[in-house]
Amino acid sequence: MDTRADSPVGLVEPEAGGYVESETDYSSIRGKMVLVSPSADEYDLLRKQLMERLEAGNGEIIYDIGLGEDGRGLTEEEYNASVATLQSLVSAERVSCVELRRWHCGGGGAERGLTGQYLLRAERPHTDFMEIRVAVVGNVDAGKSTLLGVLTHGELDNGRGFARQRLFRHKHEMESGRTSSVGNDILGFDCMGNVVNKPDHGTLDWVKICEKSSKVITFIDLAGHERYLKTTVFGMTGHAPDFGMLMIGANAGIVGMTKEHLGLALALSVPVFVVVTKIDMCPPNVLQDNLKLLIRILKSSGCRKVPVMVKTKDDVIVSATNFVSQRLCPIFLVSNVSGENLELLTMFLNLLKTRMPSSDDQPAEFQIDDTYSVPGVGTVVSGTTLAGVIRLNDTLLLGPDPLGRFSPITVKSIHRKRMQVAEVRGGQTASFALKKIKRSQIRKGMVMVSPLLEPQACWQFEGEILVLHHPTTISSRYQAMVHCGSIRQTASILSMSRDCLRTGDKARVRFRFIKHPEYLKRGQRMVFREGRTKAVGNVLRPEPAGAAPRHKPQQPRHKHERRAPLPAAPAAPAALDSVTENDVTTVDSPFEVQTDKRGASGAGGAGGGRRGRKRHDKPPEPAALVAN
Ligand SMILES: Nc1nc2c(ncn2[C@@H]2O[C@H](COP(=O)(O)OP(=O)(O)OP(=O)(O)O)[C@@H](O)[C@H]2O)c(=O)[nH]1
Repeated sequence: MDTRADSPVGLVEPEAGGYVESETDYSSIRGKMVLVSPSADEYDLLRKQLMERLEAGNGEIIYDIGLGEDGRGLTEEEYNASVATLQSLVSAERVSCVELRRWHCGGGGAERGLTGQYLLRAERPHTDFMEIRVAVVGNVDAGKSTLLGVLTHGELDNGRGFARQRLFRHKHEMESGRTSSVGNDILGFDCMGNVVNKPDHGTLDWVKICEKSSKVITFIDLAGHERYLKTTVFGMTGHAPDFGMLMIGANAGIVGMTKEHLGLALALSVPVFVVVTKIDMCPPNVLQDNLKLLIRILKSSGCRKVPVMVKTKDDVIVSATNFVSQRLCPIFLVSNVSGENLELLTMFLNLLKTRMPSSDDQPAEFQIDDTYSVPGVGTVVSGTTLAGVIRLNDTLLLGPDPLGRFSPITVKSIHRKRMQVAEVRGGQTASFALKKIKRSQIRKGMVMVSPLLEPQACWQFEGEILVLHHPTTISSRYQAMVHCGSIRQTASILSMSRDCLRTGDKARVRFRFIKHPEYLKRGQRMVFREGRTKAVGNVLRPEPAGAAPRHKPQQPRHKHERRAPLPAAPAAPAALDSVTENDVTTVDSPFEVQTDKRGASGAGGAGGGRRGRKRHDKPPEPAALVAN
């Protein structure tokens, strides 16, 4: 029996916790044991409901069998009959059906009680696959590159950097053993959930992987060292990850950038799961102490997570099906050397689902996170399709250029994970070869959008921010880096709803970019940071180019010029002046704000935050998060 048939009439449940509207009335199969021996009408309804759920679930659902009318499960005979019906339903639809687990739910007496869960995955044409992006973060030496090497190449590590060698992209990375750039690695699963990565003499053929895959996990391997934090923040904002995988070395525990990375994922509302590596070499008492601290941090008021230790396949299924809720935080304990528990992590990855809603009917939007000049091809841009469908030979508007203009551009060819395709849709990353444009005319942070959107660039925008940490006080004219999608540009504060901001303060703030106008949208998440100063928030109101200054501000040539006052900023609108703290909608930040004694003592004063501080003189204090 399909327990999801309990969904309200006219609604279909694609996944735990969410319903989509349906025109069909499923009340006749609701709560009944129809899977055991359905009539012809019931069979048709079941098939229709299944297809609707699959469509709503992006081609994949977990199907429950056996809770029965009374929630007491099924006899073995009933259960087998139900599975046979399910298999007959899917076989006609090119959908694969894999048993995830079956168990006795108890309470049904000796002969009742069998229930089970099945993964149903629609087969896709070989040029199409579901795409999930996982940002891999964690302190240096946590084993990030090693784990990715082991997962994607299927060969264990030797504990001395063997597995990570294949992933390094630069000579200096090989020499230092440190990741410095944003790297991508892929792990493909076929429709039965088997890993399809088959390295050939140590190298992976991405096209072959994608052709064989129904689902491809793209790992965005981000640098662990503090020096590369800017790159890590860009990876988290610009590459639109569905999930964050926070890596922690079992013996080192929560050190260095761990809390910073966790806080970043939380600030950007990216659900996080934790992978503790090196359990093969960690004394049990050290592991226990580190886990205790981890759990305390996750449960703290700054995080408000529900940590779940994943030890069995059942734990994997429960955590994967409830993971979208963002509150759950599965924790895996693995070894890249012995391979312990890696099968649980792989199973979990196979069950992850994209968080981006399907948006085929919306105008196309693509954010550029990198540009290339490819010999024989020309200018190529890579990035993420945020909405709509982009097809070969489509003409989109590319911009904004330094003057805030958007120009028509034609898509010459499209690649997904190095595989040539004819179209890409919302939630998918891609590279486009573009006609008649030089690479120098394009920069990260630009977009390509449908002309229907009539895009406008803005020099200025209003946002609401929560200051997570600042050593003194922030006031007008303070400058820091705005990260928003793939935009990464210094902006200056024009005006605020309060005189000055300290750690923990929320405010409405008007910003102005210092170099060029950008394309922003209401509601986008943003991070505003400079050294140890961190603020998170949302874009409330982009101010389109009409509000731009008549003369484009010159980019300062020297650092001291950047700190000099900007040309007089336009006065804040009256409405903004009258906004009080209470008017500010809560910035839904999971951070626990750090209190800073210097700030509390009132040192610094207006705009004093940046002055007299070296940028990399001292590692920042670990964390915006403080354990309870
Ligand atoms: N014993 C043992 N060693 C491991 C394990 N995982 C990684 N290592 C070793 O730990 C060292 C650091 O691993 P990396 O993968 O380079 O760490 P990273 O987090 O990618 O570091 P950055 O790229 O600098 O951010 C390497 O020498 C690995 O061989 C593990 O599970 N067990």
